[in-house]
Amino acid sequence: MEAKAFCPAHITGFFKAHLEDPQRNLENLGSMGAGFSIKQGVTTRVKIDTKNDQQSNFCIIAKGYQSDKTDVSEYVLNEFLKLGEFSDKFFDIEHEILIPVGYGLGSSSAVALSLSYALDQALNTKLDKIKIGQIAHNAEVNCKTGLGDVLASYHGGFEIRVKAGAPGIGSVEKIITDKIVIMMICFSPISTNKFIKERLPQINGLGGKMVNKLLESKNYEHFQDMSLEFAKYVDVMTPRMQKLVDELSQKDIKCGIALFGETVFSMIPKEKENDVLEILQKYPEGSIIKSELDDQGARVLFN
Ligand SMILES: Nc1ncnc2c1ncn2[C@@H]1O[C@H](COP(=O)(O)OP(=O)(O)OP(=O)(O)O)[C@@H](O)[C@H]1O
Ligand SMILES: CC(C)(CO)[C@@H](O)C(=O)[O-]
Repeated sequence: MEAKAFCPAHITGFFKAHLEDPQRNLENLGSMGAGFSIKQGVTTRVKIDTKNDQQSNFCIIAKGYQSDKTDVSEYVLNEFLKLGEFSDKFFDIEHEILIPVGYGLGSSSAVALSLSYALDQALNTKLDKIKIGQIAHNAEVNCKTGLGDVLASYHGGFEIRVKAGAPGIGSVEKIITDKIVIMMICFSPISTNKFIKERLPQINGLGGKMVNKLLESKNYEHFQDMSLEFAKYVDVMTPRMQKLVDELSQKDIKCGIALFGETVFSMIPKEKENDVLEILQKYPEGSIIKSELDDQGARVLFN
């Protein structure tokens, strides 16, 4: 039994955290906000064999970018193990992570959601898509690696998260854009886990207002302006990011900040791609990623 699934990386430009729920249901927690899913992401392959004399019943490896922990994947696997009698099975899990980990590209949610889809397929558990999404969302929220990324990458595209929560509870409105290119530069990681644990309570005013403003304009340039304002408000803007933002703005190029990473992104019409690239290339210490929107969202791959 073998299966493969893909989940796009997701970038949040601003958000409002929802961490209170009287019933303490993880599905009801999450965030409102806005962001977009891109073509690159995580592909997860699951192979299920009979367990022999291995000590553990699973192994998790990453190809491509590496991560320091595997707690998100383990949470997802454990939820599936509760669904049946699988004690004689060995789970061989391989994440192919083609986006850097910890830079605000939602790698942890892409790991969780691609694994959830792949396990459902490989085990033939035939869960509702919403349930598959909820398992991944709960893993993220429980491990404090994200709040709204699973909901967003479940739907794909350029989205406004108008209601917080897991798929089935939270909801998104997609913004239709002309064909755009997304250029990004990743300088250094910021731990979302640390941010959620230590800083979140101080920052909860602006994100909700921005959601309402974006619902009116539905404009990606406006989105980027608000993302910059939000990054300053939550105090993640480094001098290096500010310098780049200023340089882009001198050339009339809009950009935003990926939360949470020292990562600047620019959503632009194709004609401006080379102008942006020229500026980004002045920063050889950063990794440049070129992408486009992924409109489909997470999915099983059948090849
Ligand atoms: N199987 C896994 N693969 C990758 N990361 C994992 C995995 N399981 C847990 N993680 C945790 O997720 C962390 C990365 O999450 P973090 O939220 O900091 O960055 P991100 O998901 O890339 O971006 P974002 O800031 O958008 O959430 C890793 O440092 C690691 O601790
Ligand atoms: C908290 C967060 C910014 C981390 O990527 C994201 O999960 C979100 O928008 O909720």
